[in-house]
Amino acid sequence: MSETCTHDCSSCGENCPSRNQPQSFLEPQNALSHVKKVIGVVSGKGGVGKSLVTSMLAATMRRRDAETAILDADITGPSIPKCFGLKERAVSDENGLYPVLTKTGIKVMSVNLLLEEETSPVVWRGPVIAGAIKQFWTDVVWGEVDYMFVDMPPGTGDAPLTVFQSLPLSGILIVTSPQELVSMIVSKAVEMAKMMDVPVLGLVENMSYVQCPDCGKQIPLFGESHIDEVAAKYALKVLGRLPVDPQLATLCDRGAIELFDGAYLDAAADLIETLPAGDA
Ligand SMILES: Nc1ncnc2c1ncn2[C@@H]1O[C@H](COP(=O)(O)OP(=O)(O)OP(=O)(O)O)[C@@H](O)[C@H]1O
Repeated sequence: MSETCTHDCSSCGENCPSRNQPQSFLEPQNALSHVKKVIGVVSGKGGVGKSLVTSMLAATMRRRDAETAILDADITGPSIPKCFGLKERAVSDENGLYPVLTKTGIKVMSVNLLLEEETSPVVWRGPVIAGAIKQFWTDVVWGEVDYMFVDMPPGTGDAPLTVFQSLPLSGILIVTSPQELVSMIVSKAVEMAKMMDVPVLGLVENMSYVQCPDCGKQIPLFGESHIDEVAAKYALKVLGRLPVDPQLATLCDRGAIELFDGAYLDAAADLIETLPAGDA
């Protein structure tokens, strides 16, 4: 016998559809957007290079001629516009808010593209931050996008939860660095992704080593990496290792990250290409 949900869980029966079907919090995208794959880039804490990896991944997909976008969900610490040297403000019309294009044509939306002064702090409470993240998905006219990378807020709090619940993530990449408590950080991210039913695509280790400019030897600046053991423990792939490279920091500072040299993230890009397109 079918029953109508009264939304009073204390009185309704076992067969109530709300009890049988988990509630979806997915938000609809803008009517003028067609985003095929959404990849979250997460880290356990700030400063490990999550934004750098997000920017380099997007640049890698763009070099492969894909329509690429970055949704900067790190509302209180937005660094994406700076890495790409974006200075202009985003504009809007009756259809919604338009992303700003980088030099090679990556579409970017970030809170820093909306502030009058990019140095102004964003002092917002959790629900306002969550609202901004959702609006970057629902109100932005993304158009045709093959790959959208979401620079996730660090950790497992309210803001990353909003991304997991509201956006149709195809998978997440976990960025770590050797000086962190890698096992614990990966374990938390893996558990969170499992709870939210989102696949973990693999790990990227940033600041893995320094390469000697004379002999090419790789020196583990922060001690021996444990990324392979951790990856094996959670049956994950290591999809990239980035050196500490002053050139990368300089490119970020100059807003020219699209010019980076090297194929550090090709394995991650290859895997992302094989993901099925979502029904977003
Ligand atoms: N492999 C690297 N080599 C040189 N500089 C790096 C490297 N990785 C990151 N950096 C520099 O470290 C700083 C922090 O990086 P980034 O902003 O990507 O970190 P994050 O994890 O996104 O931090 P937050 O969450 O606080 O924004 C930046 O100035 C960046 O240029």
